Amino acid sequence: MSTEIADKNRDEFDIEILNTVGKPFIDKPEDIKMATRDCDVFYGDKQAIFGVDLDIGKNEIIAMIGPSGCGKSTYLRALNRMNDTIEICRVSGSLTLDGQDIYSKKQDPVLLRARVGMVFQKPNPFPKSIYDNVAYGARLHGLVSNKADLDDLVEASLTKAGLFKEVKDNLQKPGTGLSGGQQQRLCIARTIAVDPEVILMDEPTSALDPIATAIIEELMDELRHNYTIAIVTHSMQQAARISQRTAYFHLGKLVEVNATNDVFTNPEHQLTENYITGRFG
Ligand SMILES: Nc1ncnc2c1ncn2[C@@H]1O[C@H](COP(=O)(O)OP(=O)(O)OP(=O)(O)O)[C@@H](O)[C@H]1O
Repeated sequence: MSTEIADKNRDEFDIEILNTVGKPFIDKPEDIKMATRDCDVFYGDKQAIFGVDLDIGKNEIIAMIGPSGCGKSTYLRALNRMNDTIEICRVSGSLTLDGQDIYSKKQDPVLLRARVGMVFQKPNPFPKSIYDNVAYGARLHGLVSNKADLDDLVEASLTKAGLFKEVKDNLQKPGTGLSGGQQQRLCIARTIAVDPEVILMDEPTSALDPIATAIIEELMDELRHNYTIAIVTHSMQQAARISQRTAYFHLGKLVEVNATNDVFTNPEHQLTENYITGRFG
């Protein structure tokens, strides 16, 4: 980013008073899966997310884009309390799943993460067999009572993740022996196996080659019919290909939320336009 453009943006937009433009809210309450209101996230004294108001719809893929460090991952992790694992991190505001407060004292974070699963940037299979990777969550949560049901669940999850055909004869081999793209699909199968309602994806294809990326993108399009997906991506092309809505973040603020096509062809906020036209970020 040139200093000239940085200064221009600073003059034009007082980030302190920036209000979200576009359509962060969903009209029909019954179409809302998750919602945040006035969501702030702090790391110690440093505020990383400022007052984010956003609805995430059922069966939609919403993409979160923005320059490095703008808080996309921090916001995503707030949605399944992954930030709880960071000691200095504090989340405030209202964050709900099906209208229920996910930060309520009554909410068990482990059970929440089964309902709101997460796929990370780097595929992270456990050092276990392919079978045991997928079976892990089901065993942990006692989802099946016998081996035959577990076998069925493992097969169904691998099938939904588009991996079963490739691994069906090697289920006892280590998950870590698969290719990067296969490992990421294994992680998706592991997430699906506990029957989540929402899948959070934090740059799930950034470590993959274009072919593996295309396979995961196709898979996401299929998964959308059964799950709600929120994805952080650095690739604007990817956001444009796979998502129905796009949220643009800048310096911890949610600047714009609109239908993906509108964000990329007719952005409402100048900051969004600057980003998508490559003027900064
Ligand atoms: N564990 C942490 N401890 C302290 N500060 C953190 C931590 N994680 C993130 N931050 C800070 O919070 C801000 C937002 O970071 P975050 O990783 O959410 O941004 P991002 O938009 O996802 O960035 P990137 O695109 O580079 O992954 C940054 O200033 C970052 O330095």
